[in-house]
Amino acid sequence: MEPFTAGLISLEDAQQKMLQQLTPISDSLSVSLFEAAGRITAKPVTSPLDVPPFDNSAMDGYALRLSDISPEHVFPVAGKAFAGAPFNGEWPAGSVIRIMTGAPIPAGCDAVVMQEQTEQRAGGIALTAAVTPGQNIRRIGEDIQAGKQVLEAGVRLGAAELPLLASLGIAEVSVLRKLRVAIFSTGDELQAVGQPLADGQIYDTNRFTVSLMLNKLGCEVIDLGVIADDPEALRQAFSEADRQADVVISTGGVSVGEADFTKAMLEELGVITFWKLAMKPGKPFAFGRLANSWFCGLPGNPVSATVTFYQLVQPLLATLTGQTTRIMPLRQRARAIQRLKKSPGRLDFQRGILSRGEDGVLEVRSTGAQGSHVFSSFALADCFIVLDRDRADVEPGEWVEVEVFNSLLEG
Ligand SMILES: Nc1nc2c(c(=O)[nH]1)N[C@H]1C(S)=C(S)[C@@H](COP(=O)(O)OP(=O)(O)OC[C@H]3O[C@@H](n4cnc5c(N)ncnc54)[C@H](O)[C@@H]3O)O[C@H]1N2
Ligand code: MOO
Ligand SMILES: [Mg+2]
Repeated sequence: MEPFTAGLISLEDAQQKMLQQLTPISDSLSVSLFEAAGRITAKPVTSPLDVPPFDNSAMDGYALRLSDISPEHVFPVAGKAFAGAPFNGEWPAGSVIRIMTGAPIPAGCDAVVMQEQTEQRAGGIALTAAVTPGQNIRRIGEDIQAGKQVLEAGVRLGAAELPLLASLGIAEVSVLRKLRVAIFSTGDELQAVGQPLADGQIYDTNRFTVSLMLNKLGCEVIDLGVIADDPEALRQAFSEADRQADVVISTGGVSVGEADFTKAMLEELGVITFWKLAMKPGKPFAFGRLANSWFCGLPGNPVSATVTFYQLVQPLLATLTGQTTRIMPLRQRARAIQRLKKSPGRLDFQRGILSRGEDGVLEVRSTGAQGSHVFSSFALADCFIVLDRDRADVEPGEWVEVEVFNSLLEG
């Protein structure tokens, strides 16, 4: 008898089939730097100026001319230069200018001596260390030259990029329009948080998870709520979502039960690219194209919906926005400190907790029960333990691959 995992496509193949169909959006708009956090650059950004914009001091000390140095010479202090208040006066031969960090270098200055390498004497200061030409001078354009490209197109603007643009005086930046993503949960059993549960009902976890992650990714979320397990209601939801969005994401009803209509709906209203992956959780994930939008059918089990969002929807959204700095999961090796149960057949994403062993190596343990309905396993975890499709149980002490959660799953 064939194992029931035969014929399932690998996550890698699924990602490839999905991503190769996509064309990044190109509509852009100009936004103020104060509203640009999380947005994606629509074109490369070049610097309008040199940084630093003028030669300036790296230290609090004294600006001097090398030709004035001689043994035991005492330098009178002829003036002061502050950041924001340059010295523009007359600078007599043999004297120094008191200078602060960031202050413009006075004309004619060859070096700055930090004040710890000087001594106060009657009538001025004396040097206590050798001086090299150019020391402690930060040169104009040393960091960035005017006209140089500082950011590529397709970069998400965050705490590393926005200050860079601010340092260049760039007040407006050209960014892509936000992706419009329509979402709905499917299931007759689903109740909204804040309402009491009737017999057989559970709370709708998935819409909460999906909208939270979409918001973090800077998408415009169109929330169509909970849709009943009813073909006509689903047909309407699919059409409404397709009219409004670039990407439609549903959860639930994508397996083979008698109230599972997602895959049939995708086939009726669009074209299916693939369905059913050799991954756990997340097997019945479906992907395809509706009339105007891409469609992702996430499995209903909350852990499965979250893992498929992370592994498939995240790269889809990054590709649609042409992101060059795609958040590819970073994998590393860790030592399992306990036995991990695993059946061959599907690539497994177990939830784990990382720590350092006494010998300094990275260790990982399981959060406990790993069922696709056990969401508490996410709240405890900080990584996925990624176990290859064909392998069986992990023995204590074995090395495994882990994927540290990125900011989508962490606070
Ligand atoms: N005969 C088979 N049965 C199932 C298979 C299979 O291969 N053969 N696959 C199983 C796997 S794996 C998964 S994953 C689930 C996927 O099910 P569906 O996508 O059809 O989702 P539902 O049946 O609607 O719900 C499954 C489960 O999750 C709960 N759920 C659904 N939506 C939500 C929500 N928004 N918030 C919280 N919980 C939700 C739902 O109540 C069910 O308990 O199928 C297996 N079955
Ligand atoms: O693939 Mo399902 O997500 O195992 O539970
Ligand atoms: Mg089902």
